[in-house]
Amino acid sequence: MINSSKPRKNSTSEHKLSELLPFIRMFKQQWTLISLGMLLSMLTLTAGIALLGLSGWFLSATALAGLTALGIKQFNFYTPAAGVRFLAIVRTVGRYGERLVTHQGTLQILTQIRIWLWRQLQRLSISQVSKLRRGDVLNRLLTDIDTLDQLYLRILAPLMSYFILSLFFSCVIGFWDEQLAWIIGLGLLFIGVLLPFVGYLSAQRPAIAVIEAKRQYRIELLDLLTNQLEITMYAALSRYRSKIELTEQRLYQVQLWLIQRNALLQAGLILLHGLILIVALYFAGNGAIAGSISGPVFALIVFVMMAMMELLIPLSLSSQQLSACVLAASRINQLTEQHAQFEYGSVQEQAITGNLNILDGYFGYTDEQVVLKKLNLSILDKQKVAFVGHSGCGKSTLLKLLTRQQNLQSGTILLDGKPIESYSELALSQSITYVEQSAQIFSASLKDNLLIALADGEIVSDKKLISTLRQVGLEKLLNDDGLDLWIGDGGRLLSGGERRRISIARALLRTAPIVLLDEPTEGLDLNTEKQILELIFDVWKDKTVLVVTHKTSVFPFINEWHLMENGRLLNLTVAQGLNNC
Ligand SMILES: Nc1ncnc2c1ncn2[C@@H]1O[C@H](COP(=O)(O)OP(=O)(O)OP(=O)(O)O)[C@@H](O)[C@H]1O
Repeated sequence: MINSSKPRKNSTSEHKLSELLPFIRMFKQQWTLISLGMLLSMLTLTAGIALLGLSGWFLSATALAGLTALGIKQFNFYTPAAGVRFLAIVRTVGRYGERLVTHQGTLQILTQIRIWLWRQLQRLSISQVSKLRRGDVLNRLLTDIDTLDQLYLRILAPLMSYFILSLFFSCVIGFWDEQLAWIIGLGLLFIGVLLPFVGYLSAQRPAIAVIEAKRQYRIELLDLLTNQLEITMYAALSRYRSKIELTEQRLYQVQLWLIQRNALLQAGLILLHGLILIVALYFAGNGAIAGSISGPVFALIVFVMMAMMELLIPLSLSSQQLSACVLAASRINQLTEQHAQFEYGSVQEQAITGNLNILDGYFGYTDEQVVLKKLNLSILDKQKVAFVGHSGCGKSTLLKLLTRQQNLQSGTILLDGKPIESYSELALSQSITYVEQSAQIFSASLKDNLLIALADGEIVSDKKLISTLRQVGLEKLLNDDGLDLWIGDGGRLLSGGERRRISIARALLRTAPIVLLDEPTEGLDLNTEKQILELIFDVWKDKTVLVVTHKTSVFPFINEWHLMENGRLLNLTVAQGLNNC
């Protein structure tokens, strides 16, 4: 019955390499920068390896030439020396260019992933998003996406460079000795295949533990910062601090675990590489004895083999990053694979009248917790309707259904005679104004906090904004910086009553034919409450107004009372309505 789409479980066993595919596909859009980066990276590495190889050859050749007087005269020192200088310059310039290009490409990919994830989040309903913890969304948008930058920079690019360069250098060696080229080529291929695999498996648990510990740390820290007042009031600061310290220790331990695994992997790698080097030395030595390889070429091959380590060390680190990337990708995929709980319709025009009907409405947050059962309601245009009932009976839920923050599980809601599902998101928002129980204040100027209520492209003069603020009794906020006053985080703090009046001022700026008010005068003193009620019911005399309330002060303005009880609505007389407030 309940249609919430559950995210898949976050178990380690479910994290597969295939999680990375959607992100690898995104690289296509930056293929120019990525290909250029790869080319530059290979050029730099080739220059580095060739530099060492040529230096080895040069030193040996010079030493051999020095053995005879004729040799020293005939030996050409200039070309190899110029080659060494040239390769050193290529290596430096190439590294600079590669960093510039690959980082530019990676940053663009990350931006692309963030925009894509943001769009995916927008598809989800408010209730789906509100199930995610704030710290968790932040983690996915920041840390997880940042982790994915390793995928190209530290995994795919070095791995591809390694295979291409191994092939290239094996071919170069094959020029002198085919058998040796096969041995070296196969040895390097073996390491190239084995290393990412072993690295991935060996680091899987610690890398995932590091990400989880970081995630936990961020969530706990954010909880501490945002709920500091309550935590201090209840003298729970030391408890919270020790909890965070424990998480910190855990983070330290798992980071150590990961580093130890990496050290082991690198030791194994150096050992394996050394073994291949010894085998290569043996065969190259045989070649030198047989005369197929000259002494300097022997030195060149040994130096090239040693320089291949330059490719392997970053690869060992990156192979361990693979698990972190897979986990980050799977956490992002968990979000993006969630089906939107519902779609909006195609009706683009806002409702003209404020007629509302609910037929046999049924809704529960879970199968066990049914809030509305067979609810029927018919409200005519321009009526002023109050909903009363004990706390938790479902009054706010009814307003959430009318604004499609939730969807009925069965039954129909008609707005202006059309099913509410048929309206587009914009048309629905232009048809209904909703003042929720807790007013949200953005970290922005007073003006921006009011303008949020307007549709895109709608314009309201500053004069109108100022007069609206005056109407709700907030003129004193205009004293210092006028409409530019910064409110919310880092700005002027507002009292509960002021926040509520800001949300009413926003609602007054709107033209929608229906207004939903959830406890609109909560936190206001009797005088202000009276003034606000007189104001809003005067301004909205031609609109349909639905008020959820516990207050008798709304009595003079209401012409229909409904009591919510056991998931149903009962029509009340005025006297009964007052008794139930
Ligand atoms: N997002 C949610 N998920 C699960 N249960 C919820 C959710 N929102 C509300 N509830 C539960 O649904 C029931 C109805 O809540 P609702 O907020 O509609 O009550 P209310 O009548 O407006 O209460 P009050 O007068 O205290 O504001 C409550 O038991 C509440 O705990």
